Amino acid sequence: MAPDLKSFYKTVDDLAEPFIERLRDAVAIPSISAEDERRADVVRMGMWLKGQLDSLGAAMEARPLGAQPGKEHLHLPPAIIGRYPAKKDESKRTILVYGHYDVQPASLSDGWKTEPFKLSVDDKGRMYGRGSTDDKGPVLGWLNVIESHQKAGIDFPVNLLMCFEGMEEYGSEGLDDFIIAECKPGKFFADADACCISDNYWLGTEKPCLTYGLRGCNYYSIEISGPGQDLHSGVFGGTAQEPMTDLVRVMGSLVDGDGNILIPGIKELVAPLTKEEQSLYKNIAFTMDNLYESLGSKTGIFPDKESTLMGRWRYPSLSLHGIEGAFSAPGAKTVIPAKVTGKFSIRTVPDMEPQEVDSLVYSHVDKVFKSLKSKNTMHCNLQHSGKWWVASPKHWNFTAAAKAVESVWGVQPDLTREGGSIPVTLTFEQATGKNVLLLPMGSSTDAAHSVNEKLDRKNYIEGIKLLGAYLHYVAEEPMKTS
Ligand SMILES: NCC(=O)N[C@@H](Cc1c[nH]cn1)C(=O)O
Ligand SMILES: [Zn+2]
Ligand SMILES: [Zn+2]
Repeated sequence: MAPDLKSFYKTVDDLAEPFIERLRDAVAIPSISAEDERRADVVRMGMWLKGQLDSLGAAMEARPLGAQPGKEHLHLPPAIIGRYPAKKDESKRTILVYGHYDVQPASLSDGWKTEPFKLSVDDKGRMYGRGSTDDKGPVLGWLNVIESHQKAGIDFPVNLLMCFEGMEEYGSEGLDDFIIAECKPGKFFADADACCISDNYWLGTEKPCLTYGLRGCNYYSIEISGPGQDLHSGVFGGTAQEPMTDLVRVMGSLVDGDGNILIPGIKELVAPLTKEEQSLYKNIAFTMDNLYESLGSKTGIFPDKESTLMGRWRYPSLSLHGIEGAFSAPGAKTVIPAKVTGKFSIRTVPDMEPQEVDSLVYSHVDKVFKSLKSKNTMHCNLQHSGKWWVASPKHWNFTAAAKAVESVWGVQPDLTREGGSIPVTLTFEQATGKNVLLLPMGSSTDAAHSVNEKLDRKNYIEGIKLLGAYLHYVAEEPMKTS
């Protein structure tokens, strides 16, 4: 191992407690992008991040992204961009990293064992808190890499360009145009040689991976309204057509219990499975027990690992998320809701074009609603859309990351795709024209988006070493075109 890395790793270990405190401070800011009333907290989180990087000597900027489309009274949180070292070293390679500082909603009443916005570390080193793994831990990983180099007195191996956004969990609103503009010649991200994103997870709890594919996400709402206001079900039940009854029937027509999408034409958009691709799945270190551990149950759809991985990575899925306006509290309120909005999303894969999916969804939902012959009114809308992404893992960017995994974890990483979506990945690839690598820090049991989200102390601390080692190896990798 290079002497620089040895002393870098030791410094990360020495600074573990302050790094956990930094994560505690970040988790304490409830930067929920989906809740309008939390917008000030999202902005506060972005400015906190900028302040931390300012004090590490990075050249940072908070770039406004304008008003939120459809909610013009709200400003989008700023893109926090910067470079470290503050002045570019022309002799070094330039790596662009991305992460997000917003989080999913969370409240104790959802079933959290601890306060979601208070980092709680248990005796097994599990650090619970909203955003711990998605994506505050990995974002802080980059800051901790900078600080460890400074404290260890090691030369920083690359020019680091940073782009941190505050709307990822809401479809990365406003960011695409910004990235495209800043990748133009002479602009902030123009000289990136490769990109790295740490915002996904290992397949299990033991084996690290490098990720070269993501599913896309088309997110829809179906609004059904009828009565002028909510009604007493004893007085009006049996006399009025009920929006909730219509909505449940429309939503029930979208997918079956085994995850089969029932919208005609969707399956036909999916690229056929080749023999070559099929052979990749059997060598991946993943077991059905890994699935059951992260599910917290044995309720998987498929009996075998290959079908399960394909169901997650290379086939589309349709999930029903919830119904706005419906009665959902404990107790037995006898109400007929006047207007209900169902939410569902489709995870898309090659070769599904988002607009083709939209047309199929709209015509299916229209047809089913018409067949109900209801006097209520229905509107189906796309809320946001992000396209799938598949890249080549045979690139020097991935080779460097594989060396970093071996150096830190002592194993060769699996090459994986991912069922989730990071819509800007494709934007970075297309706008920079450079390779994008996904380099996860957390594991399959982290429960991102769920209750009791956590990041294991080991994954955080070794993950900081991994990000730093990657920068060292990527600096040395000969530049090839593949
Ligand atoms: N860690 C990435 C992530 O969680 N991405 C979200 C992105 C998204 C898509 N639509 C709404 N948010 C995901 O759900 O995959
Ligand atoms: Zn994320
Ligand atoms: Zn997320």
